[in-house]
Amino acid sequence: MPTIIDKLSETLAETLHLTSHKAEAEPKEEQVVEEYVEVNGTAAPSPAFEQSKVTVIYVLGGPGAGKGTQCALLVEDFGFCHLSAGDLLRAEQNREGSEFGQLIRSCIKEGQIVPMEVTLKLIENAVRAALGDENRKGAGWDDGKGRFLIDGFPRKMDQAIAFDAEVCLSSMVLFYTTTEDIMIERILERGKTSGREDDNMESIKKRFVTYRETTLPVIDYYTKLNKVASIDSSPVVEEVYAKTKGVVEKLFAGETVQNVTL
Ligand SMILES: Nc1ncnc2c1ncn2[C@@H]1O[C@H](COP(=O)(O)OP(=O)(O)OP(=O)(O)O)[C@@H](O)[C@H]1O
Ligand SMILES: O=c1ccn([C@@H]2O[C@H](COP(=O)(O)O)[C@@H](O)[C@H]2O)c(=O)[nH]1
Repeated sequence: MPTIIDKLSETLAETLHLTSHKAEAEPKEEQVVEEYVEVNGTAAPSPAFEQSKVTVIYVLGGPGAGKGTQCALLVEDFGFCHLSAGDLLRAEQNREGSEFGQLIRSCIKEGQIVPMEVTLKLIENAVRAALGDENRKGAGWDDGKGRFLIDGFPRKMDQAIAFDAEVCLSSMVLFYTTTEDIMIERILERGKTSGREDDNMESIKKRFVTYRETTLPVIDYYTKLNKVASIDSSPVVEEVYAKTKGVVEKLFAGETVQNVTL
């Protein structure tokens, strides 16, 4: 019997023009499979994209920590496709006819997490579109391969487990850390021109609560999986980027990913 989530996913598939296309099964990390079974009570499916072809790096950190800024630099050096979950949600919010527009707007303003089915499908669609884009060429994009920075996601455990199991097993997490005072200062400065409805003190406070209560457990989870590079993002952009670049170079050089604090 189909669950509510199945029905919602079906609706989403139509709404977001998603066609189901699952890749051949490939070995997945045992922990991911175990977590999936525990949460869903069903066997983990095959992910839509194989980790051997598609490199996924999650980019996490508090609001305004500097994730997007570092992603833009990584795109230039490594040819990543940068997918910001927040940007995808804002685009969906503004898409004419979207049935999720109101829900997304209110979640963003309140600093809440949009139900994961919505975000997961938006990201999966964007990954599929990038992989099918013939104009994307260069290192890491031949022969059905691709490399992605998923910025600001997963922010909640259900997203982490579902994305790793159903979409693509992530390779590592870039985790940017700094103080709340610095994050507030950066967001308020950005808010002068960003036009974002959540770049104000009231929303910031709510975003911090969600970050502490809901997103930090995701970092703990990936730390247990030994996949997290924690980088202090307090210094100037160039200094933060030098560390970031070093970590990503190691990943592409085939070095085993391990927790590291820089
Ligand atoms: N290392 C840095 N030093 C000073 N300012 C920075 C630094 N990194 C980013 N900024 C500035 O801080 C603001 C927030 O940065 P950015 O948008 O990259 O953060 P973010 O983590 O992606 O934020 P959010 O999660 O809210 O989308 C931007 O205006 C950016 O220019
Ligand atoms: O996976 C996600 C990512 C983001 N959101 C919502 O969007 C805002 C803004 O995100 P930024 O990364 O800061 O652009 C965030 O506060 C959430 O409300 C989400 O629901 N799920």
